Amino acid sequence: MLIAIDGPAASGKGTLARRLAAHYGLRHLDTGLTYRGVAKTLLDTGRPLDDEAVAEEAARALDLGALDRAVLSAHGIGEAASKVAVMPSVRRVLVDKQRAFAAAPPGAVLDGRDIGTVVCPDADVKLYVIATAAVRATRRWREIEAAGGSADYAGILADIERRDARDTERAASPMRPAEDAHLLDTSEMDIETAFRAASAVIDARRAERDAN
Ligand SMILES: Nc1ncnc2c1ncn2[C@@H]1O[C@H](COP(=O)(O)OP(=O)(O)O)[C@@H](O)[C@H]1O
Ligand SMILES: Nc1ccn([C@@H]2O[C@H](COP(=O)(O)OP(=O)(O)O)[C@@H](O)[C@H]2O)c(=O)n1
Repeated sequence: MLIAIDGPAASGKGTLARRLAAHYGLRHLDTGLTYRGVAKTLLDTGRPLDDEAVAEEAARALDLGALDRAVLSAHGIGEAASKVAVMPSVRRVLVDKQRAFAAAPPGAVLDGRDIGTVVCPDADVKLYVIATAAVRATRRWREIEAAGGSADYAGILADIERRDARDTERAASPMRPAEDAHLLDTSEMDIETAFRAASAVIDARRAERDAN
C-alpha cells in the first residue's frame, strides 16, 4: 500500500504520516527532509542557494538513509529548502530517489508537496492536509517554544506565508492537491482526531480495493 500526503508547512502532514506508517506497518519518508538536506549541504559549505548545477550535485550526493530530522527540521532551513526546491534538476534527482523508496516493499507513506501529483500519482490513497496560516504558525510557534527555543509569532507567520507563495507559484511541480486527493482540514482537529479522520479514509479505500 502506498499513501501520499501533501500540504503546506506545519499543516500536520508529517505527524500524520508517521502515525499512519506505524499504524499500517509501512515505511515513511518525509520528502521535505530531502530538500532540507540539499539546502543544509549548501549552507554548510558556503555555496550559493541559486546555483542549479551545485544544488543538483548536492542532491545526487544525498543519502536518504542519513537524513537527520532533528538537525534538518530547524526552522531556518525551511526557507532555504524552498529556494532549492524551485530548481527542476534538483527535483528530478530527488524525485528519482523518493520513487525508489516508495517502490520497496511492504509499501510506504510519503509526505511532501508533490507526492500525489508527481512522485506517486498512482498512490492507493492521497490526502491533502490543510489548516489556516494562523493555526499553522501557532503550531510551529508552540513546537519551537516546547523545544526550548524562543520564537517570534509574526516572523513565523510571515515565513509560512512566503513559503506557501513560493511553493504554489513555482513552475516545477507546484504545491496543489491531486484531483483524486481527499482534503483534510485540520484547523479545528487535534492530532488524534486528524489521525482518525485519515485512517477512516484509508480503511474505506482498502475495503473498496479488497472488494474488487
Ligand atoms: N492536528 C493537529 N493539532 C495540533 N497540533 C498539531 C496537529 N498536527 C500537527 N501538530 C503539531 O504541529 C506541528 C507541525 O506539525 P508537522 O507534522 O511537523 O507539520 P508538517 O509536516 O506539515 O510541516 C508539530 O509540532 C505537531 O506536533
Ligand atoms: N515534496 C516536497 C517536499 C518539500 N518541498 C520543499 O521543501 C520545503 C521544506 O519542506 P518541509 O515539508 O520540510 O517543510 P515543513 O512543512 O515541515 O515546514 C518546502 O517549503 C518546499 O519548498 C517540495 O518542494 N516538495
